[in-house]
Amino acid sequence: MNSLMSNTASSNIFWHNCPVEKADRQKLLKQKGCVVWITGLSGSGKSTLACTLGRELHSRGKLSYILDGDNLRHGLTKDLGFKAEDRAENIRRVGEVAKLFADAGLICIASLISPYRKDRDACRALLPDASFIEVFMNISLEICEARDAKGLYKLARAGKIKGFTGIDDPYEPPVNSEIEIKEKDGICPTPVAMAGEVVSYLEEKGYLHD
Ligand SMILES: Nc1ncnc2c1ncn2[C@@H]1O[C@H](COP(=O)(O)OS(=O)(=O)O)[C@@H](OP(=O)(O)O)[C@H]1O
Ligand SMILES: Nc1ncnc2c1ncn2[C@@H]1O[C@H](COP(=O)(O)OP(=O)(O)O)[C@@H](O)[C@H]1O
Repeated sequence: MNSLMSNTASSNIFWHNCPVEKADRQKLLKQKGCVVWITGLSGSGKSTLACTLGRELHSRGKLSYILDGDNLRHGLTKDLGFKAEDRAENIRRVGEVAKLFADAGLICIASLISPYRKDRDACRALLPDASFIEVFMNISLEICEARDAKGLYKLARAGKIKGFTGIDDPYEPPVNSEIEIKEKDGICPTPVAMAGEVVSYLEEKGYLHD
């Protein structure tokens, strides 16, 4: 049955149901669709965790897909900059795409700074049950800045990039993340250890089985 949709900018649009549903796809893939949302400062290790986790899941025969903020800004979100409303629209769009991947039955790994709590919580609200798993990269600005893999902190400190997260733009840490990756005495867990923590969580919550 098709139903009339409301609450969008367009009117007279209908939702079409299809006979193959999420549960059928999950059975086929022998896993449960979910979103692993990795948030943290630039240089905190989001992409490193996303890639290591993706590889680990692949080696276990689990289908995942990475949505990386930096990469998506070359296409899906290339019209957006870094002011608060652009970041909000960036997170909204990626949240909607992540929701589709989860509905397809995949383990969708989203890796974006996503500095605003409200924007991340709006993505959480898009997902059913507890299938939005927030991973907070709680790595100090000092470590991120010392890494400065892309030289962006240096440019931000020199005033050549304005509104850089952590320097002259805010980052609101999660208050209730499902997973927190923390440094200990200035030492970060290895990429494999970080990915292991997420895999254990997914295993424990039943996402790696149908
Ligand atoms: N002003 C400013 N602030 C923060 N980051 C900046 C900025 N300008 C460019 N970059 C580069 O953009 C990457 C972050 O993109 P995101 O889409 O993840 O950002 S956000 O979630 O919309 O805040 C970020 O990548 P990561 O280092 O992987 O986080 C930077 O390479
Ligand atoms: N757990 C880690 N231990 C040591 N170095 C790391 C770790 N995670 C990331 N790095 C290094 O830090 C830099 C930034 O990592 P990256 O994954 O690109 O961060 P982000 O995506 O958050 O900007 C890279 O040079 C990466 O090799």
